Amino acid sequence: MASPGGWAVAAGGDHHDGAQAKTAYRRELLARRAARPAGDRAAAAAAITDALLAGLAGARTIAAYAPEPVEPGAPLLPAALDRLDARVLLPVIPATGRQLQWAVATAQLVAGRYGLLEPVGPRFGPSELATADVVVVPALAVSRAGVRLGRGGGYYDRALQHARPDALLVALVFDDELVDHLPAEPHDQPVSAVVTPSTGWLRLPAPPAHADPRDDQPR
Ligand SMILES: Nc1nc2c(c(=O)[nH]1)N(C=O)[C@@H](CNc1ccc(C(=O)N[C@@H](CCC(=O)O)C(=O)O)cc1)CN2
Ligand SMILES: Nc1ncnc2c1ncn2[C@@H]1O[C@H](COP(=O)(O)OP(=O)(O)OP(=O)(O)O)[C@@H](O)[C@H]1O
Repeated sequence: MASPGGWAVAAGGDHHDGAQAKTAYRRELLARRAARPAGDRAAAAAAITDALLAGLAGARTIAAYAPEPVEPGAPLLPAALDRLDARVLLPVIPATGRQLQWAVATAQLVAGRYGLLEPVGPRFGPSELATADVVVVPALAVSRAGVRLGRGGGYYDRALQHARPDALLVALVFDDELVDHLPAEPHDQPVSAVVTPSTGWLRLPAPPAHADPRDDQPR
């Protein structure tokens, strides 16, 4: 397997050479996202939101995020989640510190820190994430073992410590962002599933085992 960030690939899994390899690979992935043609993004958004929603029927509380224009699922994801009969939480970046707060999704979203869109209603603390059956997690890439590479703020690694052990953690990525290996650090919180435009849902063998609310539903 090619080594996308240029690090040495250990046989059979993710490796623990940490922060430096992550930084280089993030830059590469962000550049690739920026260069993706608008038509590809739109097609991917339709495929990802269709697949995601089909697997979310029955979830009562879903924590998600408002994707930026270059992120997979943009710009359809917030409106698609709004069509579900579920309570949808979106992250709010605090003025200080790296603990995400949460607010119920509203039709109107306003630009918060880093220009990311946030709901306008009351804010809840980090532990509100424990009300979520499903957490849709942003990722720049995900490995087949469930290791997730984020934007590097450490926001989601901290936030996911508040998720219920049985919550389904699902990342949305473009097809070429589901990779065989990613640099991992001990604090990284694995995801239990990934949705890509071409394959739809893929369960990943992420420890600890997360229950899947779709297990009793036809796929
Ligand atoms: N749409 C969306 N919302 C999201 C995330 C995401 O990935 N996508 N996040 C996923 O975690 C959180 C925000 N994470 C972020 C991580 C790094 C930077 C960032 O641009 N950092 C700058 C400057 C750092 C600083 O000023 O301290 C940088 O790295 O250059 C922004 C947001 C919460 N909301
Ligand atoms: N649970 C944690 N407690 C304290 N520090 C943490 C925790 N998780 C991550 N960090 C720190 O946050 C920084 C960014 O971590 P990392 O590179 O894993 O972020 P990421 O997963 O890519 O970002 P994000 O979660 O915002 O998408 C690192 O310096 C890391 O040491």
